[in-house]
Amino acid sequence: MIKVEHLTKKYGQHYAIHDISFEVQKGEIVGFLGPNGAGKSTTMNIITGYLSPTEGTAYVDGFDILEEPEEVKKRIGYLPENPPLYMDMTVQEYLDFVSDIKKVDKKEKKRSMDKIMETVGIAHVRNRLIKNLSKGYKQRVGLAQALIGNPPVLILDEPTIGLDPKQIIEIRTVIKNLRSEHTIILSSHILPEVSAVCERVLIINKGKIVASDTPENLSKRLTHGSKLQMRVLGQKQKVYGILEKVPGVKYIEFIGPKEPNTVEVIVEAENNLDIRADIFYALSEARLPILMMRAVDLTLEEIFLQLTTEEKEAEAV
Ligand SMILES: Nc1ncnc2c1ncn2[C@@H]1O[C@H](COP(=O)(O)OP(=O)(O)OP(=O)(O)O)[C@@H](O)[C@H]1O
Repeated sequence: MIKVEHLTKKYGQHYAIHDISFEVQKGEIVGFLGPNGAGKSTTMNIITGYLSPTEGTAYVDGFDILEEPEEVKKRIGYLPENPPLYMDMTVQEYLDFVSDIKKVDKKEKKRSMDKIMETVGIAHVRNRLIKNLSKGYKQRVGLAQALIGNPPVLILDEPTIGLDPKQIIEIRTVIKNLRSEHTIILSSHILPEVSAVCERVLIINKGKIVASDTPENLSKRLTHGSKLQMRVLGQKQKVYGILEKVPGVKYIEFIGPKEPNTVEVIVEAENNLDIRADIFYALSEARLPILMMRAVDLTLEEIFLQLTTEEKEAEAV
């Protein structure tokens, strides 16, 4: 549904994005994750036709963004970081206005607006002035304007930025409900955001894609028993003394006992080493029985750090 080919955007000598390529299949919900300044907004602005690339192009539903920008715009609902709302209009007036701009069929207009207001949960505030709504509700109105015209593709730039935790959960639920009918790209620099909503994550750093996978696979790819949680029958000092001698162990943290006479410990290995067997032999030789050992999945924060550091190390070589 979306195909991005070798997109580059240069400002002077500075690359905002550099040779980015990726595809998003119909019905997919993909998270675009990266720190501030990574190039997320630039990429989205190019796909939506608000910015022209220095090199490369993109296709939306088979239409080239450079050759047929109007066809592309028809197929995309865009929620920019700061949605263009008219504060002195009521919700209904505003959506009516956007429907006219997007040339929604007059006969269809009321029915489609009602459906959209229902979907994003703003039907009960339809007659309120936008300026009097909370930030969370303003964001829903922004989402509603993106949905007008029923575009098959939705591009949402930081949709939950500035919202409180309750509003974040509500907007996420709304977005999840949209995915059956739309292909969605959602950008965020908040890592739990994409793992909560998206099936696949594209990680972008300094204008380049550094990873593309499901949140689960990214986590698996980088663990391999390199971060473990264990429960060991024995005393803290003894366990520590054994673990610190196991080759490859770089970090040991006791997290408080969960059972009497045991210690609960997190152990991390350097360079993704699998240290499970060595730990097993070392502790059993010292007659310190392991009652439980499990791999701890990396959080997306840790994955992101690893991927971006790996890239730095590769650059340094
Ligand atoms: N108009 C511009 N002129 C010069 N440099 C720019 C311009 N717009 C963006 N950049 C630079 O391009 C890079 C990518 O910016 P972009 O806004 O795409 O990042 P982002 O990932 O969306 O970050 P944020 O979450 O902060 O918006 C940054 O280094 C930024 O400073």
